[in-house]
Amino acid sequence: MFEDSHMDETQSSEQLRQLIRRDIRSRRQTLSSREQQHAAQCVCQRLLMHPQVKQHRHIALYLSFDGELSTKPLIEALWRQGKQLYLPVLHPFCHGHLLFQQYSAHTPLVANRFNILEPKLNCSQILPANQLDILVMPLVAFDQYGNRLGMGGGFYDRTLSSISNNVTSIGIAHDSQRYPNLPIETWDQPLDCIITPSRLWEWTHKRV
Ligand SMILES: Nc1nc2c(c(=O)[nH]1)N(C=O)[C@@H](CNc1ccc(C(=O)N[C@@H](CCC(=O)O)C(=O)O)cc1)CN2
Ligand SMILES: Nc1ncnc2c1ncn2[C@@H]1O[C@H](COP(=O)(O)OP(=O)(O)OP(=O)(O)O)[C@@H](O)[C@H]1O
Repeated sequence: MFEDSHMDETQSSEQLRQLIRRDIRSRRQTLSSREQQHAAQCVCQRLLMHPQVKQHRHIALYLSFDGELSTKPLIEALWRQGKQLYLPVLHPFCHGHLLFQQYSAHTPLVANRFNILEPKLNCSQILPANQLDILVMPLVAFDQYGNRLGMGGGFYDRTLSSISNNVTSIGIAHDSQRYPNLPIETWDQPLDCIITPSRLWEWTHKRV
């Protein structure tokens, strides 16, 4: 009896998370390219003013797809400032894990199995995630507590659970990706900061 109701709860939480993902993914896909560009510029300016970003050099970010907030202006601005940038690469053997590989204007890119561009794997250019200073993350939905719902692969949750407090995790998103009181799971890792075109939120969660 108990097990049945527990199972129902687990299933309905996952179903709700799927519904939220579907709803918010379609919301962000409806933004026009002008709106996308404006949002990307606003978030870029806010992120460049962040003290941790000003101070540190090793920054991971992502290449946008599916209506995600574009990182194009950010990448160009950070390169101009001489920052060392990294992109996620799907781990070739460890299912559900990411590697972070250096990204320069000359890095060859290939489409991964989700059709997202990623650097062609070159082991000499991988940086252990723990040595990143800043991890700028994509997300599908976020809430007022720094909770993040991603695409459903658990990639970034696994990354965050394996790294220490020294890495600052920053989610970037459109304002329309905010969803009040996201249903969270035990493995979800809250973010240190979320930046949208209209504002910045910051929290002090402790990861050990
Ligand atoms: N730009 C970007 N890069 C990223 C992520 C991301 O969210 N955004 N990731 C963040 O983790 C990782 C990739 N994770 C992903 C997980 C699921 C799907 C996806 O499209 N799922 C489909 C099912 C596809 C299939 O199984 O073939 C779906 O949900 O419709 C895409 C990316 C690494 N790189
Ligand atoms: N630290 C972890 N160790 C093992 N499994 C994990 C861990 N974090 C998440 N998972 C598993 O990954 C799966 C997907 O998790 P979840 O739905 O939270 O992904 P997400 O945050 O939406 O995706 P992503 O982080 O890739 O954008 C779940 O089945 C979960 O059990």
